[in-house]
Amino acid sequence: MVRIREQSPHCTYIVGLVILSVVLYRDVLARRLPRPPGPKGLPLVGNIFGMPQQHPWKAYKDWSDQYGSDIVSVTAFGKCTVIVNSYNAAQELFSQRSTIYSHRPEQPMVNDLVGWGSWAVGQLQYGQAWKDQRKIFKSEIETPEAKLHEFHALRAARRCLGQILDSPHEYLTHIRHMAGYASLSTAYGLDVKSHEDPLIDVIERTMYSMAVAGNFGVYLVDYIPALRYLPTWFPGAKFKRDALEWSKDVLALPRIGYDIAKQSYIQGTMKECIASHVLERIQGDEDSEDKEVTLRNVLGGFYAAGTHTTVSVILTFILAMNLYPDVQRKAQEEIEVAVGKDRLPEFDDLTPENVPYLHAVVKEALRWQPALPLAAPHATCEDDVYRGYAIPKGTTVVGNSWAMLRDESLFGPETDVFKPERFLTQDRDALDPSVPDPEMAFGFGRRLCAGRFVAFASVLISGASLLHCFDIRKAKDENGKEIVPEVEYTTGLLSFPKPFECDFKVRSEKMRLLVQELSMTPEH
Ligand code: HEM
Repeated sequence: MVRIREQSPHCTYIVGLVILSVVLYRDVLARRLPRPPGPKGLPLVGNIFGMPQQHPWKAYKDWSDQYGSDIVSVTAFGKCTVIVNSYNAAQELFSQRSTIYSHRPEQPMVNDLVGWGSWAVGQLQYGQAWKDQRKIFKSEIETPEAKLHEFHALRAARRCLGQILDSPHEYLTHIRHMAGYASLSTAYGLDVKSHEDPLIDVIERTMYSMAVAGNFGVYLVDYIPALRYLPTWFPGAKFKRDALEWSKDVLALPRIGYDIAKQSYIQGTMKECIASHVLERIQGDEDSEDKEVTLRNVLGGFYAAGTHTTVSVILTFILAMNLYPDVQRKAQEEIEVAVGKDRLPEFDDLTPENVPYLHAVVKEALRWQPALPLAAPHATCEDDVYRGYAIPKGTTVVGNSWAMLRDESLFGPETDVFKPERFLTQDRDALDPSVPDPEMAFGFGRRLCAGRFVAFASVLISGASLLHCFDIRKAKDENGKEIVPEVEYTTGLLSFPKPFECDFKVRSEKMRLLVQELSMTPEH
């Protein structure tokens, strides 16, 4: 690497000149060069009326095919959005040029008016506050060695088994509760007892505001930021009144769980969790108050980013088991060999060496129907030129994970079919290292999901526990005919399978007893 200080002044001028020329060259080019291809827009408003409203990831992939380019672009009110449809381009932009592509787009509605941008790591701009938060995620959950979350995920999965045994038709509620419980206990050490807990209630309300206000491009104020200054009483300013209402919960969210947790820390009753680890570490630090604010925001973000995403993937897992009974049977056989018939699965049973097929099933659930088909939008912080196209500063850059996860050159043929075998070697007894991980389901570059190991572990243990105890079968209608669920997903930032009926039949008397005993153990 050139260390400028050790060079002669002459050399320093040359290096400076070269850097300046590169910057100017980029700047000039960025203004002259064409944008990536895309549908033609109208003067001034651009493509605002031609934007796909439903499952836009499919239309973006179609545009990519139509224009023969893996990157395409649209504009609205002069703002450019680039959509990246291939993993290769995603790597080059989000990873190799991460200093330019790690920001978030300005979204005045969700970030400023509703308030998510003031504390939630996923919405923060790339900068010191973001780095401080990611540092905590890194030390606590972002390495494959971090195991804290496994304890909480296991308890959540086991509690869910009892609930499904009691009321199988309410499985959707139970899965939501399981994910919420795992998040709250991993983050704060909290033990949420019922679906109706008031904490869950506040959180669910805030998640609603994220789903509505965070849906990029829906609000005019996201295109014309000056509209944020309209008074709330102004005709047509309903968005401001909604934002004001939602912001009360959003701004309170990081404090609510934290205050309860801090109390239990002071009383010495806090369970081991991220909060207990970090509070222990920062006691006595001069800047411990600032560090507590960072911790508070991390914990709030943990629930916000980690709960509904995990629910979506577990529901996809259940849907796939329902539709592909052969896959289910193979996974059950494999789990039974690893665990035996007399107990429930533990994490130690579920290594990739012991249960490669199950690992392949979880990877396939992440790939087949990604929970965030367009990941989360990034933004550029300076002008750039890529493959001869200008990508100006402030461009929103969207990675089309859905398209990449269906790329047959990466994942083999029939990518619209649920086929875990694609991740296995030819003799089917190990994961194939030459097939990429479906990592794009977790986003890109420096903003890659902080909870990817937690998420994988949660789906693995809950999937293994469900399959070990239950047969997941098609429900029957009043004439006894099997109901085949449609593969239909909601649209929006986060995509869920549309509710489908499903039957959970306990696999043996032994399993029933095991699950019942478990529900009676106070620890669970
Ligand atoms: C299977 C479940 C999950 C999926 C599919 C998922 C997916 C994603 C995606 C696509 C992003 C956006 C990345 C980008 O901007 O390029 C993201 C961000 C994030 N995820 Fe996850 N996630 C899951 C679970 C979790 C969990 C359990 C946590 C718990 C800590 C978590 C924490 C985060 C955080 C903090 C961010 C923001 C990262 C940043 O902006 O720097 N996620 N996730």
